[in-house]
Amino acid sequence: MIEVKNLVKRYGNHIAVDHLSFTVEKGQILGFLGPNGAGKSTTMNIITGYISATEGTVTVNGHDVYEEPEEVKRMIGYLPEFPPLYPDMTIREYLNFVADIKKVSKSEKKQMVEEVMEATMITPMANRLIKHLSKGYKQRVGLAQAIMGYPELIILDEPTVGLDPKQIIEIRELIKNLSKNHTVILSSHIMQEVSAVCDTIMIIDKGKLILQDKPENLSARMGATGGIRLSVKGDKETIRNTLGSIDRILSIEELPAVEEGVYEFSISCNENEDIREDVFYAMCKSNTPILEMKSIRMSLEDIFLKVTNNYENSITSEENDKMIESEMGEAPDENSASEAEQVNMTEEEKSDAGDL
Ligand SMILES: Nc1ncnc2c1ncn2[C@@H]1O[C@H](COP(=O)(O)OP(=O)(O)OP(=O)(O)O)[C@@H](O)[C@H]1O
Repeated sequence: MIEVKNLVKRYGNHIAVDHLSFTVEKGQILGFLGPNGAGKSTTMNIITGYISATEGTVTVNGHDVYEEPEEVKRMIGYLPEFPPLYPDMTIREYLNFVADIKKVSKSEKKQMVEEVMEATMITPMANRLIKHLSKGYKQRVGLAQAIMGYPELIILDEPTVGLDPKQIIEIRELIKNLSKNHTVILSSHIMQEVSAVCDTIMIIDKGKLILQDKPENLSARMGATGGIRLSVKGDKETIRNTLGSIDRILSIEELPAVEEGVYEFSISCNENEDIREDVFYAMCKSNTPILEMKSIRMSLEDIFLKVTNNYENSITSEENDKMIESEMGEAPDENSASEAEQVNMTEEEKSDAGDL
């Protein structure tokens, strides 16, 4: 559906997108993950035709973004990081306006506005002024304008930034539902977010593609951490001595015991080394049965930090000077007050709010 080839965006000497190539298949939810300044918004802005690339091509369903911009824009619904909302319009007025801009036919418009509001769960607030909505509801209106006209491809730039945890869960559910009928690309710098929502994750850093895979494969692809967790029955000293005799073990940490006579250990070895069989046979020999043993795998968060740090370590100091400070994790916005806390409502709005 989307093919991005050798995309480059330069701002003066600074390279924001660095020879990026990837494809997105129809019906996929692709998570575009990277620290602040990685080049996510720039790439999305290029795909949507909002800004031009310095080099490279982007095609959507075979149509080139630059050669056939109208055709491509018709296929894309875009929720930018800061959705362009009109605060003095009600939700219904605004969505009617968006439908007109997107050239939704008169015969379809009324029903589509209602459907889109249903899909984003904003129908009860339809007659409320946008300026009186909480951040979470504004984001839903942004999502509603993106899906208006039912474009094949929906692009969402940091769709949950500034939302409280409840709103985040709701927006994620909405996004998952979108994939039933749309291809979705969403950007985030939160690993948990993309792994919860997306079926493919693409990690970029300093404008370069670092890794692309399914969330469940990423962990396996990066290998185990080189550690196992072990639960063994027997004499503690015997177990410790036996573990100590295994060559490839680097460290042994005793964990709090959960059962009388059963001891838990966290054992580390070199990355990508599998010591499970060595441990198994050693424990058999010492007559201290293993009750449980499992590899400690990297979390997606660990993988993200690992791949972006590795890349960071490989760049030159000159490039490093140009680096943007990475800031992982973002606190919810204070602005995310509940609807009940909204003030200055019109009578009609108050009645709408009461329906919730
Ligand atoms: N108009 C511009 N002029 C100069 N530099 C820019 C411009 N827009 C973006 N950049 C730079 O390009 C790089 C990529 O920015 P971009 O906004 O695409 O990153 P991002 O991954 O979306 O980050 P964030 O998560 O903070 O939104 C950054 O170093 C940024 O400072």
